[in-house]
Amino acid sequence: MAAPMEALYGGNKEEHPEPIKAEVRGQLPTWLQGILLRNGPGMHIIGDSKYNHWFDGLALLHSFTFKNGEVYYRSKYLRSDTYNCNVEANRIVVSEFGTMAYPDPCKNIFAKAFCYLSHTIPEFTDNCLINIMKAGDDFYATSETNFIRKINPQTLETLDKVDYNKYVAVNVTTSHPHYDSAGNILNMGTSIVDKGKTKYVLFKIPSSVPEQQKKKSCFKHLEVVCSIPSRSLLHPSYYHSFGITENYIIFVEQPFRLDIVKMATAYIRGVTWASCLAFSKDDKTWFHFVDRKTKKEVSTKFYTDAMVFFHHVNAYEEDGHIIFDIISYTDNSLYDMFYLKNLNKDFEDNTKLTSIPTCKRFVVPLQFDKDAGVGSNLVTLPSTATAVKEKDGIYCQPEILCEGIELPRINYDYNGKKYKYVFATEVQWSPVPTKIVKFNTQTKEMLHWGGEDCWPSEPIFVPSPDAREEDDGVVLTCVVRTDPEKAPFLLVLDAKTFTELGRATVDVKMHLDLHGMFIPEQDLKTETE
Ligand SMILES: CC1=C(/C=C/C(C)=C/C=C/C(C)=C/C=O)C(C)(C)CCC1
Ligand SMILES: [Fe+2]
Repeated sequence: MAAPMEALYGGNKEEHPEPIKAEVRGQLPTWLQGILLRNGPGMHIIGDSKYNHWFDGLALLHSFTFKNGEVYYRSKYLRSDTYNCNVEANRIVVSEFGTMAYPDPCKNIFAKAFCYLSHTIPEFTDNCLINIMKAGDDFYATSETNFIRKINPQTLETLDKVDYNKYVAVNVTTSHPHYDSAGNILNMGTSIVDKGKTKYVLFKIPSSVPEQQKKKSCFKHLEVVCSIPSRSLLHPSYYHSFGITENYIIFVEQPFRLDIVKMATAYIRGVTWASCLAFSKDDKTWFHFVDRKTKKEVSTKFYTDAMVFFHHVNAYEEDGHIIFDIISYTDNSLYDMFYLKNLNKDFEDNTKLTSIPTCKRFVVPLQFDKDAGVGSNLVTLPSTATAVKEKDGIYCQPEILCEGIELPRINYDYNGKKYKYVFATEVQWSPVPTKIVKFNTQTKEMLHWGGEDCWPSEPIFVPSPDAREEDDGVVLTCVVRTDPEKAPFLLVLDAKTFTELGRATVDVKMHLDLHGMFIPEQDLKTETE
């Protein structure tokens, strides 16, 4: 187990911008035409300098293009300002999540202040390494700062740099936006100490703009849906995703928070952004529900115990309740686990998670008997989840759906609706996925796929064109190998049976990535446009 971890997490990966034809084995469905586009960190060493954390690595985009039964692989580093400055200086000159850097050579771009508290904070990075977002006909690489980068999904070229802050006052955002049925984006960001207030801002980016304004970007038409005041001016919650149902937006304010005073002084103290995050295990976690039509927050106070979570799985409404599923932890050990010094040869000892990822279902009654007595459980659905009336609000406790899964995906046609299936990676006491799973939230059945020396990525569900059931389609995952004799491959599973339909093998050193999306052929602009 020693060397393999370094092969997975350490070491710079080479880019392959020219398409490489993969060797296809098995039978890929003929309807599977388009591009699987994924993002993740690929370079952790620049000159003599090294990043401290896996999430700091320079964004390496990669894609599998499915065309008439053939599969082509490409990869290319995002040419962010961060990438260009670092490469030019031949050292790390831009700060990332777990690495603070001092940027003399790139003063022009990265010396701007972001916050009223201090003028010593360098501008945030545009190393968008986490996810891919679709905005209208365009695609963007995203992270959690105010910057996103437009990319060409076919060539993986880097295009415009978009600063959310020009359109909405947010300093950090999520890399997990939602899309409504018309393709409009819903996302959230935090506005830190702006006009004396810190708030969570929900905003909408339209998928299309009026014909006469076609030249203007959809960001110019960004609309603030509503904002939720932070419980604390200087300690807003950190969040990695949020949930939606047909009528509500779900925001969970967890006691895993950013410390703004620490952030404002981080640069002069020489500490990292990561050190400005803290978990208060004795505090509560607050739920916020915003009515998507009236844009008003439900006034009842709902809360649960302290927790740390990153990913919402899905959410829906049933009989006056909001039901939402998340993957949560009892502490913040997950982010600590990804320090590269822990992902080395002593990996087995250093990376035991002290809290196992747990898929929890909260069942929150929105309509309930207002005269119910203190202590009574207001949940009227068949679930072990409870919502107990207390003097100061409603205290919710979840039903445990399962343990040991992360990077959850669903059939997005069921987003916000009652659903059955979660596709995810399986992680036990270490953060490295060894299997992918299909989990039935109703029967609790779990199907697995795994193989020797196979390290699969987040599984993505692609519905078949004639899909009638939730799991009619395929599941795609990139499988990285540590054995240099074995080549990585793109795996295609039948989503119903979770068995292999085929695989496309490419002889490259593939990086472990984070998130991505499948772009059906019809969503790609034709070359002539
Ligand atoms: C640079 C930077 C940030 C970066 C956060 C990152 C890069 C988070 C990655 C999270 C992942 C990959 C989670 C997976 O579950 C913050 C803290 C938002 C704020 C300060 C500046
Ligand atoms: Fe994520």
